[in-house]
Amino acid sequence: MNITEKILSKKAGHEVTPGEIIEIPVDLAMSHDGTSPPAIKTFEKVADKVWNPEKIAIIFDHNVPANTIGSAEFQKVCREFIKKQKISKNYIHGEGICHQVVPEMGLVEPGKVIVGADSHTCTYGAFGAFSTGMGATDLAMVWATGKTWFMVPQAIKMEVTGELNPYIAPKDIILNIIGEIGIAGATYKTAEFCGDIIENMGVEGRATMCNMAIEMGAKNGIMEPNKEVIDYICKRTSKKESELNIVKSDKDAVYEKEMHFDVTDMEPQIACPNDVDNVCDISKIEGTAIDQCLIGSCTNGRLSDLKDAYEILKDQKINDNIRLLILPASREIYKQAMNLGYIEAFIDAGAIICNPGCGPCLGGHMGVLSEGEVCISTTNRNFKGRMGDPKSSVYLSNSKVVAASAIEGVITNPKDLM
Ligand SMILES: CC(C)[C@H](C(=O)O)[C@@H](O)C(=O)O
Ligand code: SF4
Repeated sequence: MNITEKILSKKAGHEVTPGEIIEIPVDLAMSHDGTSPPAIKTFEKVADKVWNPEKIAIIFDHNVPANTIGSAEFQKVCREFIKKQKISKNYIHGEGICHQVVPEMGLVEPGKVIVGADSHTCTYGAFGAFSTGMGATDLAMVWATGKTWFMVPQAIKMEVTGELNPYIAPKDIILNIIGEIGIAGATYKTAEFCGDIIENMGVEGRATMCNMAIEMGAKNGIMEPNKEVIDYICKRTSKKESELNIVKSDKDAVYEKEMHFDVTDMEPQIACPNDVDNVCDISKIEGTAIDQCLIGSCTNGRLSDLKDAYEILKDQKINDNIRLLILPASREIYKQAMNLGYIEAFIDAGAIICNPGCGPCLGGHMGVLSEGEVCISTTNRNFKGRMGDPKSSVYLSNSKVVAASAIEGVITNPKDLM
């Protein structure tokens, strides 16, 4: 069996097979200020009390602080629910983006089953958990019963090997994979990432890659925990390694398909408007004019992303025609970046630092684009109108490319500035 089948089998109490429908208990149910209110509405039609307040996490990140009367109303509904149901795992004061805050707060462990009313809940596969997004109504039923149903997914093994050059980040690897397989290429399947590049990858890069599993349609992205992951989880949960349920694939595990990706000599990868699989080498679009640059999101707002940007932006000024927005993914990352001098360097370079949260990522809060404007961004989606006007457009890349582009005012290969 592969990792996902083993996790689901343990929960189901028998050996599961792909295609089978199972009903299993959930270890954590996550939602945010955007999806909790519709979940609350549904929940209140069917139940009075949540099954277990300790296994529910609610985060405010999508529109924080509230930017419209509508989002203020949404947040009020959430606050009342949190109080009424005594949900102690609430992070509603600007702690950061759900997919960063949940692992930071020690709520993720290998082998757990985590669901969230947000499509990028697949991020926690980076820590060896089975985690997936679901709709708000499904989440309401989890709140009521503590269980949900899944069809056991088929798995695709994605082996990543080779030598990484210094301009390449985990973001390029996942963009390359999505470009190859397509936005629907892994629909309802497990994307299991492995190979020496993954084995040696840090927690943050792993989160970037699993985060984008949904952009190829995957039910979940998953990786075997390595030493860095185990250390991170032990630190965050105050548990010993021996207390964790570390699940690994069998040597003869069965996959529907096996793919191999060699990253040697890879150029920075760019997803061009308006699809995440519209991926090309940077050399094909270098020099494209841009208006806005954005570093942040649940994909690439972590310390390593800010460090990469800092290396390029320190003692530099951004181009006059560009606005550069930087959003650390969490308050903790914001503080670390401050202590390391990154934030001061970003401000001196001319960047606007926004509070941790989703911000401009989905065009709802700050940094909205007008007609015809172009943004290069470290986020995960570039759908039509994602960041504002339907006639605006978004290119996706790693944070080194965004930083280099902010200096030059056009899409720029960081290689030219390093
Ligand atoms: C608002 C929310 C439901 C949505 C998601 O599920 O992904 C958002 O986070 C996004 O990135 O588009
Ligand atoms: S940062 Fe963007 S992709 Fe991530 S949860 Fe927020 S809106 Fe969704």
